[in-house]
Amino acid sequence: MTLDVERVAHGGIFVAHHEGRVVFVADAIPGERVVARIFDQSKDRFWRAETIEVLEASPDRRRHVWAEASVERAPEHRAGGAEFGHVEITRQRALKAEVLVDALARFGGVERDVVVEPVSASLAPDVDLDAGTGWRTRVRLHVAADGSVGPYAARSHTVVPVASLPLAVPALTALAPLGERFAGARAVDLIAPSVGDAALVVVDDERMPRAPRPTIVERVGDRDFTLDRDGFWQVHSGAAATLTSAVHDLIDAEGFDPRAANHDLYGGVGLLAAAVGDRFGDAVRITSVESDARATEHAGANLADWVGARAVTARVDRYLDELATSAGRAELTRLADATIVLDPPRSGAGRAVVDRLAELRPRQLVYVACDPVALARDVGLLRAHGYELEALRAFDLFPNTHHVEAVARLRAIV
Ligand SMILES: C[S@@+](CC[C@H](N)C(=O)[O-])C[C@H]1O[C@@H](n2cnc3c(N)ncnc32)[C@H](O)[C@@H]1O
Repeated sequence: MTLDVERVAHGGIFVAHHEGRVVFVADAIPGERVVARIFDQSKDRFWRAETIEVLEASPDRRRHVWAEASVERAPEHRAGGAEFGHVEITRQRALKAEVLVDALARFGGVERDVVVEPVSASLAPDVDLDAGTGWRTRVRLHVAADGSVGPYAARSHTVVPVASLPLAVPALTALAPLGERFAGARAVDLIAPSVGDAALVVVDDERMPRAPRPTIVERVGDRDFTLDRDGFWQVHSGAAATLTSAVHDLIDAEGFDPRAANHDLYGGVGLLAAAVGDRFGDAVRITSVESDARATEHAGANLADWVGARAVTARVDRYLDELATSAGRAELTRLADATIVLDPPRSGAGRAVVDRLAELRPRQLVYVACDPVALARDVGLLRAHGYELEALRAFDLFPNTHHVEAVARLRAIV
């Protein structure tokens, strides 16, 4: 069917209408007229479609940065993971800003403009800023039944053979075994830490114990972080430094008390706790809370510079429950004076964590979010508890994809 594409929606897709029904269409740009193929009619309220041909192109359409993901290919053979690669980079950022603004209004009840900022060239020297390529330090290639490797096609688990990985950093494009066969394996992981050589890891069966687990080092500014090679780390080569400086920038220094019960929730190996420590000095008291025991172990060592830093293995919801029931009066006061950084997974912190946090009433929250809707929902919940969204920045940590990272500061007002 022919569709007139109206606006961007959450998830890297675009809104059009057909005979009064919403159609979410991929690989388009608002303002375009496209021929699309419906691939999902299972819902009454909306259908899902993929662009087959562009009849009237947006001035912001460009040749896709990844030939194998281009609209010229049949949708089932288009590589996934670069769903904005056909859009000029400044328009990509504008689309991401629209999604964030819209989510904040609809789910957070907040009217606010936001600019999605590119990662500074000085923090990611290998990145081509216009193309948005050369930034991915982690790539997973999947293995097909015949042993060939590649990304999954968009919206499916079909492995697509590719000749290049333009989003990856040069060390990974050099290492990628794109024409090789890995019969019997599940996946091939490519990892390029900022210190030392890139690694290729054949993933056989994740249920098998993999001891001893190799570690790597990531450097941010002049600080080193040790972590498991397969542990969580920010994917864009400039992301860790960008988020460190955003946390420095967004914490309100006047409201920061180094002796309060400051926290880095969902702390990983301590990146953002270290950002707080570096900003406010040796005397900072901060606790990193992380559910993965190996990551916590590394966080403990990575934060050893600060005598007041601790790393705890716990689920954040349970940790806060325990704190709310066991903290004495002095500790509750230190919590009320605290700055709490939180960087939850894509699903966000959620109601249980937000309710507990609001009860403990820390003075300021710095919320790092990789999903605009989850952030907006949590902002809405926090506003209902008397927190105000005071400051917000957003960063293009995933160029050529629809993903965007936001950092928000909220303050307890009543
Ligand atoms: C987005 S990462 C952030 C890590 C860290 N801030 C960084 O930038 O490197 C989220 C982290 O939360 C952890 N996590 C996920 N669910 C959790 C939970 N319920 N409680 C505690 N940690 C959790 C994950 O293991 C992961 O390390």
